[in-house]
Amino acid sequence: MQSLTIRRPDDWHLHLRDGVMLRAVIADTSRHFARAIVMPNLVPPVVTTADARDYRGRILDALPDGHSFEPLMTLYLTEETDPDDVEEGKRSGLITAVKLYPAGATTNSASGVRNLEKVMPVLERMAKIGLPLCVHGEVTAPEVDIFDREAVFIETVLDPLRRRLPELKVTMEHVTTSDGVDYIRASTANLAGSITTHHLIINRNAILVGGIRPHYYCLPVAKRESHRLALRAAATSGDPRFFLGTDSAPHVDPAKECACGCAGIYCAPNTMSCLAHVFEQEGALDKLEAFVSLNGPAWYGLQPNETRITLVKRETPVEFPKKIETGAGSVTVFDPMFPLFWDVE
Ligand SMILES: NC(=O)N[C@@H](CC(=O)O)C(=O)O
Ligand SMILES: [Zn+2]
Ligand SMILES: [Zn+2]
Repeated sequence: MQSLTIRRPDDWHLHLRDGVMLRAVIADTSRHFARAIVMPNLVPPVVTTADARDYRGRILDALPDGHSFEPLMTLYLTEETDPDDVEEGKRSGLITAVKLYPAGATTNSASGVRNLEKVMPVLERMAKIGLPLCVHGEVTAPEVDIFDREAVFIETVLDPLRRRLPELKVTMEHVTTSDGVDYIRASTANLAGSITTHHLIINRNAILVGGIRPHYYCLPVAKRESHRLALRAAATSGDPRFFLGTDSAPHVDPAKECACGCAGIYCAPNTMSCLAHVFEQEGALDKLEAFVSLNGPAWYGLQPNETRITLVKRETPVEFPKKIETGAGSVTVFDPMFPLFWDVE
């Protein structure tokens, strides 16, 4: 039997939600992952250091007995964010990054940034104190095609911002295009990117061919095949600027299976199995540890985990539940559309 032992992975982009949903989903991450950057797009969002401290407490309360897991907290950047509060969050060790959502770009982004000029004092402070900015890199202008939103964001928002403030560390989250991969590869400093599990597996056909499939709809939306291949090449290259951010984003089924379904794919339960499959297909199992366990901590200035996990390749497919039950309703688990043989021991 084939097996692979690697340092315990971390998830550098995760939605844990709150309340009954938090309690239902957290174990699917803490079972395999030691740490995760927790997204602040709750309703209302996690805006201040005090909000993040409270939310961290609720996450730790929800953790099953025997699981050790460290939530790395983020602040939701708004046009009212106070640079002093951000600095205090970083100094106290509570805050790992600040998250920029362009207003209207994705789920719960209504309180996001409309005018970047208004948040420049916060960004300047972050550059000074070495606190990374995580960005949902899509423009929202209605005239921009949804499949071009990432490329246009790079050209019209991200690149000008990085030229203006080159000392700011920026994580381009959930990169979905070859434009994003190329932009990161061309950078010389202070830029890295996370890649989700599902964007390595699906292209936009998964959402639209043979019927509309809401469980493959997320933002940024999956792109054409050439982009998926570029993401695979980046993830499996060992390049330290690319690491895993699952963007596991649970929504109850009725909120996705309707006339205006929410964006988000719940991939936490089978992420490690999916990734081992992808890396094996690419002949790059030896690069899996860099992608899931080494590159992320190096970028965020943390030590890699000391403990390890072992992946084993079974003779027969590993079964994952199709849905999980939560106190708020069922949540469909990401279906990679191929059998999974890799399992975490
Ligand atoms: N990725 C998604 O499609 N949805 C995320 C928000 C996000 O990460 O953009 C969510 O919170 O549901
Ligand atoms: Zn996002
Ligand atoms: Zn997300």
